[in-house]
Amino acid sequence: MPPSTETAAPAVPPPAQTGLGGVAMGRPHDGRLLRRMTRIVVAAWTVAIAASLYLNLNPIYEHASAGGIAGTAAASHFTIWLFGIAGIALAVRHLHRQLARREVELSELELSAKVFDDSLQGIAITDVQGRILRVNPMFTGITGFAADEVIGRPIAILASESEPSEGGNGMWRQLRAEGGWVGEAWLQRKNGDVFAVWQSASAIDGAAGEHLSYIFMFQDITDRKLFSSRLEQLAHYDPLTHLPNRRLLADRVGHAIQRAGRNQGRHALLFIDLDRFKRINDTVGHAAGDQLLTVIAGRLTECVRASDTVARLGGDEFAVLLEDIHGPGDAERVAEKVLAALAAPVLLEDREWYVGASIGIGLSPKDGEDMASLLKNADTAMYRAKADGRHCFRFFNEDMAASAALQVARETALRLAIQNQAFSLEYQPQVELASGRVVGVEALIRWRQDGHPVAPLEFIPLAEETGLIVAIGRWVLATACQDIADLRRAGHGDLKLAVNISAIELKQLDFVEQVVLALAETGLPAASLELEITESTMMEDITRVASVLDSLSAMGVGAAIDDFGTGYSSLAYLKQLPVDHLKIDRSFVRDVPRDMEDSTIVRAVLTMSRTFGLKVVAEGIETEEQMAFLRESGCQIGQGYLISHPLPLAALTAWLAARPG
Ligand SMILES: Nc1nc2c(ncn2[C@@H]2O[C@H](COP(=O)(O)O[C@H]3[C@@H](O)[C@H](n4cnc5c(=O)[nH]c(N)nc54)O[C@@H]3COP(=O)(O)O)[C@@H](O)[C@H]2O)c(=O)[nH]1
Repeated sequence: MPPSTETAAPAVPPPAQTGLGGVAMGRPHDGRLLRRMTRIVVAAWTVAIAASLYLNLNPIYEHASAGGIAGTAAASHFTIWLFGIAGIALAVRHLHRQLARREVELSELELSAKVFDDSLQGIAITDVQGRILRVNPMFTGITGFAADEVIGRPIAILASESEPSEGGNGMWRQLRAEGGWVGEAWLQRKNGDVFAVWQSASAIDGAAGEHLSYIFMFQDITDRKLFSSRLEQLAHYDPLTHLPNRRLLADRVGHAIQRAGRNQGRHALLFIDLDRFKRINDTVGHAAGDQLLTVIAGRLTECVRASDTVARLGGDEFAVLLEDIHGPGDAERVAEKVLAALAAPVLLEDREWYVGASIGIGLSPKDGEDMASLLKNADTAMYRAKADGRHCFRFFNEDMAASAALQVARETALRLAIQNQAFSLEYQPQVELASGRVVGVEALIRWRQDGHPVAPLEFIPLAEETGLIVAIGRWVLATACQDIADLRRAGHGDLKLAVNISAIELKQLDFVEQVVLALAETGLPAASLELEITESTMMEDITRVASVLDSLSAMGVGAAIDDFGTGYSSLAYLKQLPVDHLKIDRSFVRDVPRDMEDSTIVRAVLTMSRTFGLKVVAEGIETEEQMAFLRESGCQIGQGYLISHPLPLAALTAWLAARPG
């Protein structure tokens, strides 16, 4: 819209010639045309009568008549009359054509006026100084200004004070130089509301090409603009934290790398994964989890410069793009700042929660020259940070890439192993220390990859990470229940079975159902099955674990706390769970009775367990000394290489058969 500094100028004729607005409608030319036709008819007859009189009075006529040429004179007389009438006919025809042309012109004027009045666009006609001459009804509809409130005032009264327009003085320059301008502008309504328009301005030219006036036509596009900005927001920003999303981050990384190529610049991408977020989410619920993510987003933003990008990749994963850094030291400083910011507690539901984060750092161009490779490498480094104890940061290096590649190959092999049923089970006997009687066996999975055994401690964590543990666990449970049910039927009627269960398996909604199914299909009595759950799994979500174990306990299925002593949890806390056995971790058994401290711990655990009515299983017994110490200290059950290594089913059958009693 025009600036309000336009000065007065000579009056310009109103644009009636354009046929736009304000043109007096009706038939202004009809009377004039009739008068003109009458004048022509009167003139033609006057000429004819005058000619006739002239011929009758003329001496040539008389001479011709006397000379016998009266017939010729009469013919001339007739010819003159004929011409008079023909002249009149021609005049009438000409006037008729004129009338028809006028008719067409008038229809066009009417049409233009109708278009002006009914247009869905606001239209204002101004003089060359920008003073409003006419406006249409839609102008009033959009701006709120009635015609008499704006006529004679500069069109700049519509210009928005708060929103800069694309046009302004530039629009006037172009309009005057080229006779037209099209673009977006922000205008202001009479009530002060600012709105966006798509506007065209064009000049109306006089005969010599000079500008007589200008027409401004505009359309309110505020809703469309709001809609597209909402779409833009949805496409590029995370709806919860309002941080840029993965897509926008990719754009920014792309641009940064492009610029870096030209300027030899360096950038860093920090991949941030919150530690323990899931536990908080599961404990206090998703609404509180969302609140926590919003707090974290705010803290991350405070750790970086305005020119850097903090993005949420999804879930509890964030990324920070640091542009134009001087070297790895800059990234290190930001990572330390982030760790410090995230170490502070977050207050949720009147309780303080600690999250922490694991950070992987990728440097561009060294670790990737596009978003995909830079993010992948930062992600790999983040996993190393997690593996190294969490709440720390690691820079990506090529060794990590090699071990990540190995991990991928392992994962593929693990999937194939499930498909090809390449796992087997071994059973390690558990005996009553006082009597030496075999009370049960623990099922332990085995996997040979290309003929080489892979230790469970190597592939079980990978199976847990990838979720493959669910399928593997189902196979273990079904196979072990079948094997032990068969052994019981073959004469070892008292034999019990212990099966290791991962946290991921316990979280499956149909876990209880799967246990019931395995028992039903194999005929193993519920009371013969015991699930070994590690102390850390129990602590991870004690409410959920309690609910699952309660359901199973109601059917008679037992539970044991595995690796006890490694999770620093209180036995009193764990006793809230329906647990029957406690397995002292073999790291405590290894050095008894020589190590005083371990011996004291083992004795204390045994005393406490008695108080809570729990039976204790000591694992990893390798020597007679250890066995004697445990027996004397009151440990009821033992398991270890001294008694037997884990055995395949056939070997176990033979071992059981060879055992006295
Ligand atoms: N979710 C599942 N986890 C499983 C399953 N099978 C095994 N596992 C987990 O892997 C851990 C390691 O198992 P493994 O390598 O088989 O080791 C077991 C025994 O071989 C070993 N053991 C037994 N006696 C001794 C001993 O005297 N000395 C010694 N150095 N090691 C010994 O201990 C492991 C059994 O430990 P635990 O389960 O704590 O009783 C294993 O710990 C499971 O967590 C599976 O099917 N599902």
